[in-house]
Amino acid sequence: MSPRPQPGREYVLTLSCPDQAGLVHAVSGYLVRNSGNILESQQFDERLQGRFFMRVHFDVSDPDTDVKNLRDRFGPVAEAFRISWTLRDASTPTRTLIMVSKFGHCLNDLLFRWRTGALNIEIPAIVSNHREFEELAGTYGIPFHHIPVTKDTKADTEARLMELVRELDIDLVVLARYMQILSDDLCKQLEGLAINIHHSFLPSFKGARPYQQAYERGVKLVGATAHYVTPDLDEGQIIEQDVVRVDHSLDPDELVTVGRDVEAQVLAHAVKWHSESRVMVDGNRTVVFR
Ligand SMILES: Nc1nc2c(c(=O)[nH]1)N[C@@H](CN(C=O)c1ccc(C(=O)N[C@@H](CCC(=O)O)C(=O)O)cc1)CN2
Repeated sequence: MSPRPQPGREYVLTLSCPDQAGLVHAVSGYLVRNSGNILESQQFDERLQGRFFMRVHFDVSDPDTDVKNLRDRFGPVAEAFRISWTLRDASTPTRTLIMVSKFGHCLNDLLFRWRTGALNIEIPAIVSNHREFEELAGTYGIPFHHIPVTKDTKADTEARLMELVRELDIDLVVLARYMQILSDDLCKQLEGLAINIHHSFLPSFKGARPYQQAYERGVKLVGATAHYVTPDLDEGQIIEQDVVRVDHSLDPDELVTVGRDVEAQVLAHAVKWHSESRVMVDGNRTVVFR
């Protein structure tokens, strides 16, 4: 596990723009002018659309350099090359609200990874439409918000969720087996900021009860997919996937059990990479600088 970045000294710049000569030169020149030293740099040239993607993790030696003047000074470079970009302090934890329903294996896994320092996140709240994991939240000292959902109360539920997102300055919402479909409006408000773990290897077996679907199809692999949440159910940009081998001897309940570990690991990878600004959305796809 790489050492935790130093506050106010390490930054991550992500960018995408029309591909053109001179981009790397422009970025490296900007870094040199700002006492920047590259710690990690990755880039991808998406040739079909002619788009360039880059992620640079760097430190600065000038004590007077901070995120504000770094951002101010990148503005002219961005304008010259029509760059969409983000620049953040690499040490700042991602404020993450986790949502769960009745299956808690992914929540439990994220909490342990957070507590052991494997994820650079903070968890100001856990939200659930059930109370199964209120005690678990309490063991970690994390506020638990029970927000029941019915067809008649869905709008109020989502309004309460957005209140929490704003009040707690949430950067990322994680649906850790939260089994309610979010409205189009809520998806638009959380565009690129909500990650769901779907318990199948998408695009196979979208929607509810994917393990039942897998059993009926007689598959020899089951899997999990972490993706951004969009209005189209389980159609969001895929961030990470993995599979595990199964066979004819497993019934649907046993497939559910076998799938838990791969779901938890796939979601943890997606949360880690998103929190480290390693995931960039490219239309219906993602570029992941792992
Ligand atoms: N707008 C979106 N909402 C959600 C997404 C998404 O991609 N877009 N992912 C789901 C998670 N999910 C599968 O991974 C899923 C959740 C819920 C359902 C479903 O049919 N839910 C029923 C109620 C079920 C219940 O009460 O137990 C419903 O909402 O009517 C299917 C798939 C999370 N949300």
